[in-house]
Amino acid sequence: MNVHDPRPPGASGLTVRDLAVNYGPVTALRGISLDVPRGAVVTVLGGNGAGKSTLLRAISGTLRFQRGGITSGEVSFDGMRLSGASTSAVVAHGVVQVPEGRKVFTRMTVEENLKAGALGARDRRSAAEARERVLELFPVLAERARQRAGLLSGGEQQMLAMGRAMMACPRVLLLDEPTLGLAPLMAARIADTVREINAQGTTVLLVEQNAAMALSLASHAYVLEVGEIALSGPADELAASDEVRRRYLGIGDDTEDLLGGVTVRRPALSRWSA
Ligand SMILES: Nc1ncnc2c1ncn2[C@@H]1O[C@H](COP(=O)(O)OP(=O)(O)OP(=O)(O)O)[C@@H](O)[C@H]1O
Repeated sequence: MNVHDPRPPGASGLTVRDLAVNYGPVTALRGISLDVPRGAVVTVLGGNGAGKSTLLRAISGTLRFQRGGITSGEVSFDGMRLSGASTSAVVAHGVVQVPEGRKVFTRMTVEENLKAGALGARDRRSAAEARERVLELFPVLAERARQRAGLLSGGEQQMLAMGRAMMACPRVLLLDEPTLGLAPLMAARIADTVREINAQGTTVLLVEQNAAMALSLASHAYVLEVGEIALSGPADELAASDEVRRRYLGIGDDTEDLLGGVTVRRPALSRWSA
């Protein structure tokens, strides 16, 4: 495995080239290049503050809401330049983000949240078709249609946030830590839904701290460390790599040290303590 610059083949899809992002004087990303080929699930892994959300904001055109900006480089989708475009123009090109922390409209009902996601729909018929597809993906949203979104569980809110994004019929779905804070069973359900969404033809860029789950979903992975890409490669190769398993999956670091004659078994590193 070449862990430094193996980009997945194919130029169509989402491409990021030599991207740098600042928040005022703070540089959050530098020299980021990555590819999300059409039809793929690609994951970006990294610990707190590595720059994962910043990358998604740069792609979705939402950096300006956080007083951030692209200082160099470019983002494009199927050859069309997205960097510099407004958030609504990016959505109109089919690139839609589900933000970290769900961010559903808590005082509105489930149904109203979904309607808000369809505001850019071509016409009523395509909005109705999108709604039908979303309710097939997330039957619980049909059961809770009239409930206020703030009363849903964390997992259900995540489903609503994803469902709302799917109402815009995205060609690329940007997912920011969809399993954060969820119990393992719910996280597994979300992972299954991501698989299903992708099987139905939507390209997915998945940002995660749950490296094991993300590597099982993705064909290609990038690891961000302090704003730069530290590793990248096919997801199965990264998952099998000793370095990645030890540093990012917390597996395989059970070596024994002799300290003053006492054998100490070091615990496995926590997932992102590298
Ligand atoms: N609105 C902001 N203003 C200033 N600095 C920011 C802002 N948002 C993020 N940063 C900084 O940019 C860097 C990258 O943050 P970012 O949120 O993208 O990381 P992350 O990998 O998504 O982390 P987490 O998993 O904690 O969300 C961090 O140093 C962070 O402090």
